[in-house]
Amino acid sequence: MTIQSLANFVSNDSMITRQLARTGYAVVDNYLPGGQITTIREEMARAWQNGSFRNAAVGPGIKRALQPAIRNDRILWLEEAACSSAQQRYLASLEILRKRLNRELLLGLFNFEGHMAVYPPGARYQRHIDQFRNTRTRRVSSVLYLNDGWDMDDGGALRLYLDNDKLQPYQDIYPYAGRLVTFLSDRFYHEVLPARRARYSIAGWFRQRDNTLAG
Ligand SMILES: O=C(O)CCC(=O)C(=O)O
Ligand SMILES: [Fe+2]
Repeated sequence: MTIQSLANFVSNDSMITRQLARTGYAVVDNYLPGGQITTIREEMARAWQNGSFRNAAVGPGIKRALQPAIRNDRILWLEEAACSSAQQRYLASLEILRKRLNRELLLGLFNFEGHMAVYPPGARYQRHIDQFRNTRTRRVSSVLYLNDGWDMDDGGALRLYLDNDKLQPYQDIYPYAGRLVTFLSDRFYHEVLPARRARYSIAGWFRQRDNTLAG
């Protein structure tokens, strides 16, 4: 890591922390160096061609089901042992962020789960909230985008609804390469609008310990 990328990295994390504290969500660009983004995207494209991606399901536990009308992206879960070095470096960056969020915002984040996602042209994920109602372990959602040369005309924005379940106001966040979005998982309804190009991302969740079992 160069001094410059280290400096970027530190200031990105402090920006994320401040924005999360102030508004509950944060958008930062250049979260990772361009080369690392390109490497991960190429790895995803190869995994896609190998048929490693699966249809994404909706809901927790035994209620989990394929509901292509709600979401029709295709995903591949990140398993630390199977990750490339570029992917592991991303997970290492998130680990530093996780510790900072715990230290400064006392969020009690315990671990991270995430998957790569490809939204083929026309695919979408309808309005939803990431924290499941019965297991409240997902605390902070994150999405890293990997799309070079994305244009607003390509569509595919993440539409974040800013006032609970109201349809206004909202903010449209475009999936530009290197952009990282984070938001409190229990606060923000959001959806992924259809795009006219394939849309690459890594979505993940910082989790707190599951205390629902304690009754
Ligand atoms: O890709 C995005 O912008 C958001 C994805 C999402 O909402 C999810 O996977 O839960
Ligand atoms: Fe989501």
